[in-house]
Amino acid sequence: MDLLVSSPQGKYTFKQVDNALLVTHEDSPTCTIQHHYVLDSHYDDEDHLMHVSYLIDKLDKKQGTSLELLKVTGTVQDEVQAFDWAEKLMSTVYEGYGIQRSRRLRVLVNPHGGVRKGTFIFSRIVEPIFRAAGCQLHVTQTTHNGHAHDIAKDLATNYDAVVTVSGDGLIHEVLNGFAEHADPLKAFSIPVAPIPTGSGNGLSLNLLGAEHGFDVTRAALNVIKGQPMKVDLFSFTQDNKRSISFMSQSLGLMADLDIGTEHLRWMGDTRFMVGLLRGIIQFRACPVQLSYKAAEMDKHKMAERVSLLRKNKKPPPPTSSSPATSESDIAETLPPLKFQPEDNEGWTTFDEPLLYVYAGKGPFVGRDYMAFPVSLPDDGLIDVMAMPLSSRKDVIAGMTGAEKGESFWSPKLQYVKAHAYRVKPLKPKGHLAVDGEIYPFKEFQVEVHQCLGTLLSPYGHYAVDFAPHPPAKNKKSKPSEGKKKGATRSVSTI
Ligand SMILES: Nc1ncnc2c1ncn2[C@@H]1O[C@H](COP(=O)(O)OP(=O)(O)OP(=O)(O)O)[C@@H](O)[C@H]1O
Repeated sequence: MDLLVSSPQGKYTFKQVDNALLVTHEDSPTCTIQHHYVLDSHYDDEDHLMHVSYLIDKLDKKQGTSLELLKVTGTVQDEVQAFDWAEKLMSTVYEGYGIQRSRRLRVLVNPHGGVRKGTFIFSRIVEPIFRAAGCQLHVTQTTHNGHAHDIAKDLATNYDAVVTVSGDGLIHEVLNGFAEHADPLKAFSIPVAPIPTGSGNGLSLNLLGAEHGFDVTRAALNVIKGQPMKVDLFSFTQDNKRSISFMSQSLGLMADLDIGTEHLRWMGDTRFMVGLLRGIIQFRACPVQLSYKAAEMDKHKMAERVSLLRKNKKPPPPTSSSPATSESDIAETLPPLKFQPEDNEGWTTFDEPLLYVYAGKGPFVGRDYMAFPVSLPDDGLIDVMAMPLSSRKDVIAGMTGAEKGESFWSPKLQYVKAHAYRVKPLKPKGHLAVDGEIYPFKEFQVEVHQCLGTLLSPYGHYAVDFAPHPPAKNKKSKPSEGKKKGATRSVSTI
């Protein structure tokens, strides 16, 4: 059934076909809009006009966006037919894919994040897309550090998503607010979705991929059409205080390049590259002892498993994105900690002097660095890497191909999938960053809570492309062989 709309811009014919909406303007060739990109169609009884909104591919290099919002508004001949036509399209593009329309969004905009364009980007690019899709918005500009935490702590649980217009710092705050919520499990079931306006935007890169990870139009579409995806979260315990971490903990060079470059925010994510170069020049030891409860230490097995899973992984079955909100639900508490600081059975201690320790979840930690290419969202494990203090040449060689995850294969790099790990500083001074935020350089322990968190994802898995074999240059030195040799030299089991 075709629908003819007469708008001030000319006549449009809309046709619904199997997986798309065909749009023909009287002066232009037919354009195919896949269902995923259709945001809204409705006939408005009050203005007696038909409204159709969708996103089309259009590169805007200045804004770094690849989609443009198009809205067609005009008159139709048969109002009843238009109403039915619009409803059919909406139920196909939303309910047909298990997606709730008109999502209720709690939006937190950090005007201070990244190069401080969050407010502008939200009002000019993102908000019009949300409004076109009929989303219900409750927007707050964060005014200070901790503001997002306080909002999340007392959040009503009937939102379909919390949207952070920011970098990873605000997401860290939201998840820690959820941990202090009166009903933490219900709070953690509200999906979090980032609009990337920070400097690093690691989570957005992992959800949308390297090409689109900094594209706020793709991120806005994910908020509207993404499916809830369960992810593991970490408990980070220090001084008997427990915090939530969702992305990474870094020490030594990897923390210096984040914390030590705060004053270079104006550079965007280039600041991390400057930090890396400075760290390699300084080449300072990271004075810590690292211990972990390993689940897998063979890099080849990790890579094979992740490649198999990513090949076979289908998008999640359609589920409602609405969290359960029954009044009679009993508030449940956070999962208890499984590992105590004094637990030693089955733990391994890494004895060699280190340049850095980097642990986390989600392949990308920055646009140019896929640090954890074999990370899976819900395997119940944390990927931990330790770089021994070898030579600058080794470290530089190990960083080649970092944007494609090739540094994973560096024979010097120790890479472990662990249930938990702990770090003890051997000297009083050093840097520790948790999800990019500064934490005291003191002893801590991290363990994993499988599937505690919820995100929105277009794919139902991380959007990464990682070859499951070492690049040709590394093939000669099989990491598993290197690891065995290194194991007798540098690792002792308690
Ligand atoms: N109005 C504000 N003024 C100052 N700081 C703020 C304000 N609102 C939030 N913040 C703080 O800004 C910090 C950084 O936020 P955010 O993660 O958005 O940006 P970023 O650090 O540039 O990004 P990334 O973490 O991806 O590098 C957070 O710790 C947050 O608490």
